[in-house]
Amino acid sequence: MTAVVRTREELAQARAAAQGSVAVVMTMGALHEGHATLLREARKHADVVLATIFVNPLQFGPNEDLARYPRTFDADVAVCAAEGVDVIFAPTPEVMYPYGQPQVTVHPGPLGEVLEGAVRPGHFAGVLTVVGKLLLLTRPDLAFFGEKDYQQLTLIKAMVHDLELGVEIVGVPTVREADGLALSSRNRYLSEAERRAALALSRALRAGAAERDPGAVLAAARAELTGLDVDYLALRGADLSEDPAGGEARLLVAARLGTTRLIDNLPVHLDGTTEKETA
Ligand SMILES: Nc1ncnc2c1ncn2[C@@H]1O[C@H](COP(=O)(O)OP(=O)(O)OP(=O)(O)O)[C@@H](O)[C@H]1O
Ligand SMILES: CC(C)(CO)[C@@H](O)C(=O)[O-]
Ligand code: BAL
Repeated sequence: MTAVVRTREELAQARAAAQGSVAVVMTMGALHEGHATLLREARKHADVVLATIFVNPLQFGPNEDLARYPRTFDADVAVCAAEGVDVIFAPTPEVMYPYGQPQVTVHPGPLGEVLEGAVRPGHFAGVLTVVGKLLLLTRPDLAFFGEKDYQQLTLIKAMVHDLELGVEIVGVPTVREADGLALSSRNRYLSEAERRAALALSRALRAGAAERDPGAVLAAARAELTGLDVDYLALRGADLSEDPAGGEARLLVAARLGTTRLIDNLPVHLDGTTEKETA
């Protein structure tokens, strides 16, 4: 039986009743198989699974898609129920931000200013602030996040480490459609032609990941992106450090298909070194 709670008081009651280990999966709703996979992982690793559904205004820029972001609450509850979620916390913006725009937010540091952060100024302060608040409100032992938002996952790990928040952050590999497209709530914005064009992102990452030398990785990936409106294609360390040493690195891409912006990334195994970033 999945309970839906909307206020801090209801959440506090549900949290107090939780026995054993607690895992949280934070989402903005419009749930798909990527979210279901996170919920399934959480279910495997904890006695009590809590999901949060909240479209966080603080992480959207003034010209972004906050108003049109898909809201499919009843279907989301059904997904959570099917995955054995115990409690859904679905607050309103007024519950999360009772005093309006918060005066104090979490500063993501230099990693918050590059890649996604360069294109979406203030985005990661908004993400870390709401994730920090939700961690404090839910007090989980474990929290699950997708590798699809790799920079977000890396920054959340850094926040938990630097602020000693005492929760284990677990990354879950990206779930894809059979043709390679990373599942994303924003995929539903795509026209048929845009969806076909969007396949270039995962194709580029696979082409890059087949190489071992940084220059070759980027060249192979870039060749697949011809004609696309690319925000960035970047090769970084697995921790998103600027200098990928030999060994595991990350290849990340973001591009626009019409009015929709998609991101994706894959691990890459390098023989060599040197950071690369191209627009
Ligand atoms: N394809 C996926 N595979 C694994 N995890 C995913 C996938 N898509 C989203 N997630 C994870 O689900 C959590 C909630 O993400 P969110 O609700 O923003 O969904 P989303 O599909 O990423 O939406 P958006 O289109 O807004 O980026 C995040 O930890 C995110 O990384
Ligand atoms: C982590 C998160 C739920 C915070 O709003 C959001 O950024 C997301 O859905 O990835
Ligand atoms: N999936 C990360 C949330 C966002 O794009 O705002």
